[in-house]
Amino acid sequence: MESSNLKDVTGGVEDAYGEHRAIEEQLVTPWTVSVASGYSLLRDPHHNKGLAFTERERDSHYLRGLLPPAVVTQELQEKKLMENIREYQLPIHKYMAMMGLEERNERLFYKLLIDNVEELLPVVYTPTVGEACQKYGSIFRRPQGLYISLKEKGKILEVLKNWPERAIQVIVVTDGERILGLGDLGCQGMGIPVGKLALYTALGGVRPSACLPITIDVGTNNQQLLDDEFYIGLKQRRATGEEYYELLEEFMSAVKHCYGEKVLVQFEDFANHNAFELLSKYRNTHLVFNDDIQGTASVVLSGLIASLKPLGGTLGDHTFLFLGAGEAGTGIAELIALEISKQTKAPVEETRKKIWLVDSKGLVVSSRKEKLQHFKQPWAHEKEPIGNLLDAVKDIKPTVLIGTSGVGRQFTKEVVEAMASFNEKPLIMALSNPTSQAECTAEEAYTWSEGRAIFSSGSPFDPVEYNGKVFVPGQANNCYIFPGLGFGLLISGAIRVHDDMLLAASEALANQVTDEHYAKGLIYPPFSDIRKISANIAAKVAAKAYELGVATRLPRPENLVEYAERCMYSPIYRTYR
Ligand SMILES: O=C([O-])CC(=O)C(=O)O
Ligand SMILES: [Mg+2]
Repeated sequence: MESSNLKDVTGGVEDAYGEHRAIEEQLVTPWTVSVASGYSLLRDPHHNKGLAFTERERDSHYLRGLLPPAVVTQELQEKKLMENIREYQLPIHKYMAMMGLEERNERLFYKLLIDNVEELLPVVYTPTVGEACQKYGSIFRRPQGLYISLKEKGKILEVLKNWPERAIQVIVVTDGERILGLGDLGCQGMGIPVGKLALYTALGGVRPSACLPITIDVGTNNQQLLDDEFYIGLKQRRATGEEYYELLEEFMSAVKHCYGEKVLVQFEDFANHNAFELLSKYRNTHLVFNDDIQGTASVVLSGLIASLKPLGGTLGDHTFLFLGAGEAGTGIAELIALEISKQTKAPVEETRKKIWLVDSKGLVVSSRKEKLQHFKQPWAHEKEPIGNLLDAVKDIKPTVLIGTSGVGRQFTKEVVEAMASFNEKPLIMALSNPTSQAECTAEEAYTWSEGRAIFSSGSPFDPVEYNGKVFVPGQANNCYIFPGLGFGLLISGAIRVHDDMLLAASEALANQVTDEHYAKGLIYPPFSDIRKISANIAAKVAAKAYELGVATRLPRPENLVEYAERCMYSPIYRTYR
C-alpha cells in the first residue's frame, strides 16, 4: 500500500478493498462478514450487550479495548437507562430514546419494556407512537421494517428476501391510510407495525427475529405530506381499485410463498373500505387477522363480560349505542351480537337489534339502507331518523355507550349526563386513539356522571380523584388481545383465524379480572400482569384451534398455559462461548 494513501485510512484497518482510496465515480463492493465479533458485534443489536460483556467474552470476541473497563449486570444497565428515559420531559424524546436502544441492544430494549410495561407502553405505543408517525420524516434514523411501494410491483418476493431473517412468524402490515384516529399518514405509518410488533414480543412472547413490520406505500392523499420536502414516501395520490388490489394480491401470495401457510398477517390501520374487503378476501385462504375490526372487538367484549359482575344481568339485557360505524364499531357490534346469540340461542339477526350505531349522518336506520356502505347495513334497524348523538342517546336509552369515531370530544357533558340520568352505572367507552381523539376524558366521564360511570378508553388516562374517591380508568386497547391471540395461533400452528377464537380470547381476558380489581372499579386486569394474561389468552385460543381442527402442531400439548409460558421469548442476555 502506498504510504500517501494511509492518511485516508482510519482505525488502523488495511484498506484491502480500496474503499477509502476510491474516488466518487469508482464502484466499490459493500463487504461484510457473517459472524459478528469485535467492533461489528458491538454494532449488532441482536447480540450486543454493551458493558455487560463479561471479561471472558471480551477476550474471546475481540472486544478488549473497545469497551471501557467496567463490567455491569443487565439489571444495572436497565436502571441507568430508566433513569435516562425519565429525564426526558417530552414523550417523543422518550420514544426516540427507546427506538435508539432497540437499534443498539435489542434484549435490553425488551427487558426495559417488559419490566416497566405500565410506564413504557404509552411511550412505544399509543399515544406517543401517533406523534412519532406524524413526525416520522424528521425523527427517522435507520429504516425499520420493510417498505413495499408501487415501485416494487412484480418484485415483492425479491423484496421479502432482502429482509435479513428467514423464519418469520408474524407480519403486521399497514398501508398508512388510517393511522389511529389521525388519518392518512402514508408511508410514515411505519411506526404502527413497528410498535405493534414490539408488543408482540414484549407482551406476547414472540421472538423479535420472527416479527416483520411492513408498510405498503401506494401513495398518500395527505396534501401536507405531498408538499413536504422531507416526506419519505411516494409523492403521489393513493392508487385505488384494481391497481391497489393487484399489489395486495401479489403481496399476500409472496408472503405465503416465502414464509408458508402458518405465517400470521395482521392488518393494521387500513381505511374502512379496504379493511373489510381484505379481511373477507383472505380470511379463508390465509392466516389473517384485522386488529382494528377483530382485536378491538375482542377486547371490548371482554370488558363487557367482566362488567357484568358488578352490573349484574346478562349481555343480552343491555342496549348498546355506538358513535362510529367503521371497522372498530361494526367489528365490536358483530362480536357482541355473536356472543349474545351463542348465549341465548337466538339468531344473530335478532340479537343485532339490541345494538345501534350513529355515524356522521346520524342514527343508522332502515330508511338510509340503500345509501349505506355494506358493513353498516346489518345495523340499519326500523326507526325514525335521528340526526345526532345526543338525541339518539335520549331516544334509545342505551346502557352502554361506545365511541369508535376517531373524532375527539364527541361525548359532551349533555351526552354523559343523559347516560347518567337513566343508568345507575353507565358504561362508557371512549375508544378512539390517540388521547387527542378520545370521545371524552376520564375526568369528564367521572365528573359528569357524578362518579357513577364505569369508564374505559383506548389510550391511557391517569386515575382521577372525584369527591375524595380515586377512580382508575381501564384501557380497552386491542394490545390486551392481539399478542396473546397471535401467540396462541403460533403455538398451535393454526392456519386460520375463526371468530370463536376471538370469543375465547375475550373470555380468557375477562377471567383474569379478580375481586381485587373489581374493588378498584377495573374491568380489565393491570398491564403489569400482561405476560401471564397473554399466556392464558394464548392457551384458550390454541385450545380452540385444536377443537376446530385448524391446528397443525401435533400432538396437542397437554397443559397449554404451561406450554405457552415455556415458549415465550425471554430478554435475558445469553452467554457467548
Ligand atoms: O393502536 C392502538 O392503540 C389501537 C388501534 O389499533 C387503533 O387505534 O387503530
Ligand atoms: Mg389499529
